[in-house]
Amino acid sequence: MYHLAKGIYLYATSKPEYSVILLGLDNAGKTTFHEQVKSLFLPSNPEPKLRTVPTVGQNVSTIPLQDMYLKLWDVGGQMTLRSLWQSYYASCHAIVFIIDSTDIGDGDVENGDGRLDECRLVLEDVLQHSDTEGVPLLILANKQDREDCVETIRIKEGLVKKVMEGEKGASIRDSRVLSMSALTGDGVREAVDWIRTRVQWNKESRPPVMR
Ligand SMILES: Nc1nc2c(ncn2[C@@H]2O[C@H](COP(=O)(O)OP(=O)(O)OP(=O)(O)O)[C@@H](O)[C@H]2O)c(=O)[nH]1
Ligand SMILES: [Mg+2]
Repeated sequence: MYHLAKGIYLYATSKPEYSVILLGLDNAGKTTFHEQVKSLFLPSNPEPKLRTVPTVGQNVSTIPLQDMYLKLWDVGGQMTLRSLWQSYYASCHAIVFIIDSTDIGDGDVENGDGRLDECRLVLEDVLQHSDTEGVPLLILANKQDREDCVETIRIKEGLVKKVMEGEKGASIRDSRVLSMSALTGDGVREAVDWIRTRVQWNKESRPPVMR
């Protein structure tokens, strides 16, 4: 009887937890985005710490939403740290790939200025890994508050579409490109909304952990 009651209690009080990994080149804005999500969704609404330092290791937080927990993994994007990313792939439910829209030339892979080629290669590498197959992918065109940014539509057409439709973007997955300014917070709520719905849609393939 005790076990039954405990089971019912746990069922009634637990929520699914989905893991989300934040990827992208160093300086893209992953930690700034993470800070804004915490500020918006943690019950204590902490002030976002917008003076970030390059991440070495990881920042982790559990964000309580109405019907789920999102566990965010904010990892370092420096070249030497990227080999660590793959250890998160098998257990993540969504990937957020953040792009610095001011550091990718004109946004078209045909031209490959700035860090665009580096960004393309890194994104292709993520998509090609067998452990990321079918995982929903949200691409955030960040730093849209800056005058020198490339427009989101250009990033979508010139980079993302070409990667997804190229031979290295092969597997079928849910994906979306959204505009953001992690610094001002514009687009952060929309990003979380997208993740929330997509991890639920994909839960047969990648079931959540109950907490
Ligand atoms: N103007 C502007 N600056 C931003 C924005 N997002 C981040 N930054 C700035 O970009 C720099 C890098 O931001 P981080 O969030 O630390 O970048 P990161 O992706 O976590 O970098 P790593 O930890 O090294 O991988 C900081 O100076 C941020 O203030 C944005 O939306 N607009
Ligand atoms: Mg960081």
